[in-house]
Amino acid sequence: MNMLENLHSASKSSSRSRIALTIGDPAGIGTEVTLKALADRNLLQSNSEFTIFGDRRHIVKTYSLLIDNSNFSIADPDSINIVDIVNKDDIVLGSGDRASGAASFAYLDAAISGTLAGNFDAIVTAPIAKSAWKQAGHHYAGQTELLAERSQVSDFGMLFVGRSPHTNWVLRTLLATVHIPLSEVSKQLTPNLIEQKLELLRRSLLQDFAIANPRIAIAGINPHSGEQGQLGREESDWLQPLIERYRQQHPNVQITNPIPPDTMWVNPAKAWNNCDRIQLGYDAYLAMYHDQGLIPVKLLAFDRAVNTTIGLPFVRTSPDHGTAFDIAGKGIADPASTIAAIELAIELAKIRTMQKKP
Ligand SMILES: NC(=O)C1=CN([C@@H]2O[C@H](COP(=O)(O)OP(=O)(O)OC[C@H]3O[C@@H](n4cnc5c(N)ncnc54)[C@H](O)[C@@H]3O)[C@@H](O)[C@H]2O)C=CC1
Ligand SMILES: NCC(=O)COP(=O)(O)O
Repeated sequence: MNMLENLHSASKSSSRSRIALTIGDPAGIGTEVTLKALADRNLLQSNSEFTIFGDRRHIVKTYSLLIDNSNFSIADPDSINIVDIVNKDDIVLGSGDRASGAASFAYLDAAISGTLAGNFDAIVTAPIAKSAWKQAGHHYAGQTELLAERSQVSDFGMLFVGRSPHTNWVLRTLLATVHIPLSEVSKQLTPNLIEQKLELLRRSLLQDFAIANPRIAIAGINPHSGEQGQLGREESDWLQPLIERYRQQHPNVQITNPIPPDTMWVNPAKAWNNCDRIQLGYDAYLAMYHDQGLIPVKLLAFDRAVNTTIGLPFVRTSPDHGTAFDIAGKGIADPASTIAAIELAIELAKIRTMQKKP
């Protein structure tokens, strides 16, 4: 066993992880999936300490609403630590607004303060609505940017991680650009940005996932990766030269040329679905923009992918879905992605704890 494998096997040891969970937008399904996840047998046996950040009255009300109205087990709020952050205004279930935006911002802000103070090893965030934050006067692209600002880091990234239930293969997708209009994407995709994301990804693969010699697939920007300049020049002007420089600097990393973005996902789909095709999958995929990466992730793994922020001084994970206002309060929200987010947070937190030990 090498040093990294040792670390990962040690991460399965019995040290207790302290996990902060925010309920996200209280008008959405965040409270529901959190209470359902905390009734999951494997999580209950994980020797972790869970603390929910949210409005206690709202959490108890959601529990009462769901207890007779859901096929899933629900954790009783009386049995969970809750940091009670009282909502200032009434919440209307099913539509994010100024009140729900102010509330979800306050929960996350408090969880970050507690984590930066050393009280928690990881934060698992339920989804928020960016539009509701905006209505409440908080101009962040999303939770990721608030987490980064409060942690005083400028290099951070949004990585989606999902383990296939068919083959056990793990799909990891980093987004180079995230919550910006499509018309801004080509302006923000610069050599500096891609170098920064590749470095973040390399470090995360090594430190968080024990992959010392990773294979990374990188998507092109234009259709057919530019078709030799005929459909766009970014690939030939700077992306391909950047990749060649990167190979010289990091001989231990195998990185592809820019793969035409439509076909990039054919092999990961085979690795996801077929045990005989796992070797076709790469350790990670760098997608150039939100939907280039998240359409395939959600097609393959909507019920189990996890959004994790890399580059923070602590672990942060989140389910891959949003607030699902359309089904709030109906008892039908699937907690699988939240369970996966909590499991990944525990695993990553244990690895960090082991790394800090002398
Ligand atoms: N991590 C986060 O904080 C995220 C937040 N969002 C926010 O969520 C809001 C709504 O976004 P949408 O694009 O509508 O995506 P969404 O994921 O909330 O909903 C898309 C569809 O999937 C269904 N769905 C989502 N989660 C489900 C679950 N756990 N179980 C069963 N069905 C589920 C919904 O009912 C809806 O039909 C937006 O304001 C967006 O900003 C979106 C994605 C991630
Ligand atoms: N589409 C992913 C997403 O919206 C995650 O946003 P956040 O975690 O930054 O709030």
